[in-house]
Amino acid sequence: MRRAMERLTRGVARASERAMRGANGGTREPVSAVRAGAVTAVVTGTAASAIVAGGASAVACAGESESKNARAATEEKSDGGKGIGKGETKTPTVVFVLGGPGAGKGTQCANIVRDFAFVHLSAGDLLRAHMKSGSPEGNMVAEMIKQGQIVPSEVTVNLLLDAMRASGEDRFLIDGFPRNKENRDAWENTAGFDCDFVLFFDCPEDVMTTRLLGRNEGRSDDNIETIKKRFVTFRESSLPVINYYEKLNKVCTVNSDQSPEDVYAQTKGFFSKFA
Ligand SMILES: Nc1ncnc2c1ncn2[C@@H]1O[C@H](COP(=O)(O)OP(=O)(O)OP(=O)(O)O)[C@@H](O)[C@H]1O
Ligand SMILES: Nc1ccn([C@H]2C[C@H](O)[C@@H](COP(=O)(O)O)O2)c(=O)n1
Repeated sequence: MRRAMERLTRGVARASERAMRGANGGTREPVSAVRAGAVTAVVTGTAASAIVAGGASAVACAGESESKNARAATEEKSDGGKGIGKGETKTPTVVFVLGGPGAGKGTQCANIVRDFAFVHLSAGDLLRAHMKSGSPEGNMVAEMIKQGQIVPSEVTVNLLLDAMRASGEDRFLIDGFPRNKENRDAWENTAGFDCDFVLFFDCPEDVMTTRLLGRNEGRSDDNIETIKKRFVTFRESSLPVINYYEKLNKVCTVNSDQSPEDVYAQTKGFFSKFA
């Protein structure tokens, strides 16, 4: 286990270095927007699942300790392989981690990495590293993040795939991606394989707002104006992606309006086959 952790740490360090040098930038967008055209309502006190796929029953595997999809993810790949590195033939295992801003994605990914052999790649972190490059593209990314918008997909997908290759590993938690249909299409077209499942942290907006305002990490988007925009972006652009995966029965939902420990107790059930 220690060796695995060392490998992961080395992989992530290489990935971060590469992102800092990287050529592309990305934007991100804000979280909760009601889907299907209702741009307005801020769903204070309402968990996103209530507006995903038209109702609360849309959850594919919440309540199960291990989903059909999580199980499938652990099985030997039988698709002939679509590796991400040169000469690689094994299709990596990818879990997309989604949820509104402040839902606790990063917090729970750290727990999963501690207990299971996954590399955590946060699209937002990669974009923030890229924005520090000071390049014109990095500056564009910085502005988009401040406005709560989603960065052009090519930028984000390239950063993610570069980081995956640089890690040398084959199991990834991809946090904060895909944020919209364009992200998803770009992933499919560029990576050529889909995620194994989507881990969705569902949390009411008022709870997420309180968390973001208390995060205190100096992020340019953790202010009330940008938070509101991020929620709109989430509702309008990201929830439809979750709906898409719901229809494929690939979404594992966790209620993240609980203590971090209770959230993780539910989360880790979806990873038991990776132990
Ligand atoms: N279950 C929880 N209960 C209370 N606070 C939490 C919980 N989970 C995370 N937090 C805190 O809320 C803040 C946001 O958490 P985190 O950064 O993990 O969210 P996120 O979904 O990754 O956010 P973003 O999408 O904006 O990057 C952090 O300060 C974190 O410590
Ligand atoms: N796929 C993505 C992910 C993130 N961004 C931008 C827009 C977000 O508001 C910002 C911060 O992301 P977070 O750390 O909250 O996940 O990064 C994007 O454009 N595309």
